[in-house]
Amino acid sequence: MLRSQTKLMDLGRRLCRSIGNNNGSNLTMVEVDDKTGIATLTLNKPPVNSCNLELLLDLNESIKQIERNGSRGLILTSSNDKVFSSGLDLNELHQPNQDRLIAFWRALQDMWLSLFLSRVPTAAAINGHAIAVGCVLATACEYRVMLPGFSIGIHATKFGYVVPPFILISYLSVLPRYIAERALLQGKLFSIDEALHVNLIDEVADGKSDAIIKCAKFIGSFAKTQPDARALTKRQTRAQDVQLLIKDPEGQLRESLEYINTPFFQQGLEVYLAKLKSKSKE
Ligand SMILES: CCCCC/C=C\C/C=C\CCC/C=C/C(=O)SCCNC(=O)CCNC(=O)[C@H](O)C(C)(C)COP(=O)(O)OP(=O)(O)OC[C@H]1O[C@@H](n2cnc3c(N)ncnc32)[C@H](O)[C@@H]1OP(=O)(O)O
Repeated sequence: MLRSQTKLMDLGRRLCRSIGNNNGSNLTMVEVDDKTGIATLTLNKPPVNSCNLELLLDLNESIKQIERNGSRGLILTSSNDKVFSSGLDLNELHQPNQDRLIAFWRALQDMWLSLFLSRVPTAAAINGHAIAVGCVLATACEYRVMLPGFSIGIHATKFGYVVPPFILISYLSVLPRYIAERALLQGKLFSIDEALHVNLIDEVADGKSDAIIKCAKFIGSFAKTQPDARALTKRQTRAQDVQLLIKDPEGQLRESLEYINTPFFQQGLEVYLAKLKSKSKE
C-alpha cells in the first residue's frame, strides 16, 4: 500500500472518536466522525450478531446515546464481514425462562421503536447477511446500502413462525404491499439483485467503506434541513406504523409470548435449532 494511502487512512481513523454507551459492554460500538458528525454504530456480537437480550438493550442504549450526543446521523453496520445480523437469538425463544422472555421481547419492541423513530437520519451499511430481525434492523433505517453475495429478508414462515405486526410493518414501510405479502408468505430471502429490483435496498457497494461513504452521502443530503422539523416530520410520517406498539405495548407483548409458548412453536423451533447446529458442524 502506498505511504500516502496509509497516511490518509490514519487520518481517517484519528478523525473518529469512540463514545461509550455507559454500560461498558462491547456488544455494540459507537464511533463519531469528528468531521461529519455522523455516528457509526457497529453490531459486535460474535459469531453472527444474533440479537439476545443483552445485545438488544445495548443497541437501544447506543441509539439513544447517539441522539443525546447531537450526532448528525447514524450508520448501522456490523463488525462481522459475512453477517450483518442473523436476527433474533433463537436460544432466547427456546424453552424460555418467562421473566427473561418478557424482558427480551420488551427490549425488542423498545429497540425497534427507537431505531424506527430515531430523530437523526439513519442508514444501514449491510455488509453481510441480514436475516429476519437482521432485515428488520435494516428496514427500520431510512436508507440501505448492501454488499453483493449476501441475502436479506424475512423467512420466518418457512420455519413455522408467524411474524408479529411490527415486523410486518417494518417490511411494509419499504416494500409495496403485494411484494411484502408475497415475500413473507414465501419466506423469501432476496439476493442483492432481487433486493435492488424491489427497492428493499437503495444501493449496492463494493466494500464496507464504500457502503459507509454512500450512507454518509445519504445522511449529508439532509444538511440543509432543520433537524427538529426533519425529526417531527419523520415522526408524523411513521406515526401510523407505530400506533399499535405505542398504544398497547403490553398487549403486543402478551400476544407474542402466548404464541412463543405454544407447543407448536417450541417443537418447530427445536427442529430448526438442531438443523442450524448440525449445519454449522458440517
Ligand atoms: C398470532 C400472533 C403471532 C405473533 C407472533 C409473535 C411472535 C413470533 C416469535 C418469533 C418469530 C418472529 C420472527 C423471527 C425473527 C427472527 O429473527 S428469528 C431468527 C432467524 N434467523 C435465522 O434463521 C438465521 C439462522 N442462521 C443462519 O442462517 C446462518 O447462521 C447465517 C446467519 C447465514 C451465518 O452462517 P455462518 O456464517 O455459516 O454461521 P453458522 O451458521 O455456522 O452459525 C454460527 C453459530 O451461530 C449459531 N446461530 C446462527 N444464527 C443464530 C440465531 N439466529 N440464533 C441463535 N444461534 C444462531 C449457529 O447455530 C452456530 O452455532 P454453533 O457454532 O453451532 O454453536
